[in-house]
Amino acid sequence: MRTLIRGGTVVNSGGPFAADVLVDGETIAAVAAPGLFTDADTVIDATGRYVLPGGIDAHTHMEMPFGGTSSSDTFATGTAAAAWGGTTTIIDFAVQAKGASLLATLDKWHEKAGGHCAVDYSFHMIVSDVNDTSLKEMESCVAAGVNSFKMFMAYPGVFYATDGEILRAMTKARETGAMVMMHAENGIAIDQLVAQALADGRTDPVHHSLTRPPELEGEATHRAIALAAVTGAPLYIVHLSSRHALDAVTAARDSGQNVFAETCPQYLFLSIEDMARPDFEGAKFVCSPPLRPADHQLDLWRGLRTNDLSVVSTDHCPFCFAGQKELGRGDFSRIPNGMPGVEHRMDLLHQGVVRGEISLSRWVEISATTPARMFGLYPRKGVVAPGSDADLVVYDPTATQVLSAATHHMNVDYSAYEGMELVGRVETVLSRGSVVVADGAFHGREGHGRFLDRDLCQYLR
Ligand SMILES: NC(=O)NCCC(=O)O
Ligand SMILES: [Zn+2]
Ligand SMILES: [Zn+2]
Repeated sequence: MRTLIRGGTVVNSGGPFAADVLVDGETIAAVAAPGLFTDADTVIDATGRYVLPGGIDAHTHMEMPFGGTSSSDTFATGTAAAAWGGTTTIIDFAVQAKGASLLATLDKWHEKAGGHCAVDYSFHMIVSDVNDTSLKEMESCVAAGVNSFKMFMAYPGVFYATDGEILRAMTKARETGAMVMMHAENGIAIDQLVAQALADGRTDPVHHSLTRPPELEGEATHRAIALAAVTGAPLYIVHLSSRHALDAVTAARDSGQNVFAETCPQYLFLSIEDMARPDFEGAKFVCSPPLRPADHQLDLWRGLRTNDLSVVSTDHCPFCFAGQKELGRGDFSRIPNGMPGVEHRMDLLHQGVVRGEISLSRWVEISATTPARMFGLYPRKGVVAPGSDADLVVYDPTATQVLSAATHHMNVDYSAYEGMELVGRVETVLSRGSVVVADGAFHGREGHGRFLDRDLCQYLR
């Protein structure tokens, strides 16, 4: 089965160029001068459109147990929503419970996701119990293609790891070539601020942000970087939200340390003002790290331009307003942490192109190419090139759309971007050569997505 995508502008991280793309089966057979190929079973007209490598969202949480409930997208619904938004690979997190083995955890996540995903997927591992067994098991995880381990400096009593535990895990990561991903917030200090706020009767959602000040993200980021320097381990800071944390990452990178960071669309487009919305609506925006005053956004866009922020992932972790976010009425600390977003990452970042914050090629780089390289998927993913998987997005840069819960495909009863008008729209999506979205309809299949056994980070070779 040969598909020809004709007449478009291919956008890779190296820049845009006019080319036709020939797909044969699951892979890209050729990227050639316009008009060179005429023979194919199907032709997709991409005139006036971009042809992009499928997006890679390196940070999602489908059906994740958290805060006494579970995130509302399953692997089936969440990966279908990802496809709608031009994301053809997700990397989700297997979550080690205290006392559980890493390998049993990995098996459990394979059971949850296997046969259900509409697009390709892989896993990182959350290490919440550092002990001799789990440290040894990190080696087996790496051998099984799961070579990135998330740790938490936040959430004491749940996922939190002490500096000593982090040091031990980083040492193992350095030995195995694995990457430590860090949730960098000072959870011990935050818990005190939360207790004080609740004791004072400050219970509204906005206090979630006020009790997690950016200084405590900056401090934890700096500490994580120091631990990584001492152990020689590479470090990837997840969901970076503030200039305080960005300054620490920038200084480390300027000194030559292998420190990388991602931010998320919510930190680029939303702010603490949203958390202060009346009638408990602010609960919709509760995530950690929290939304910041809007002036941090300019620094984050700058970080994306300078490559101090290398990746944009969503941290998609949806909880319905009804019945889930509402668990925290009268006590913001009980609001499940997380926001929906897997469907809108490519479109939201395209607004950065429209506004002149980032270039067209940088858009592709931060949303597909760098995540592929960072997490050992390149050049299978993240580039429009012969031999790569035919994960392709035909993107109309001039169409407009309005985001809304009434029209999105994520399994959650609100949109964090309700009413936001966007320029640009995903038109057609191919996952390994199969059309999964076209003509405003979903043509994908639960179970089409395959598990991706990943190489080590390709920035460290
Ligand atoms: N970010 C968030 O609030 N929820 C998901 C879990 C995490 O990434 O820390
Ligand atoms: Zn986190
Ligand atoms: Zn997360």
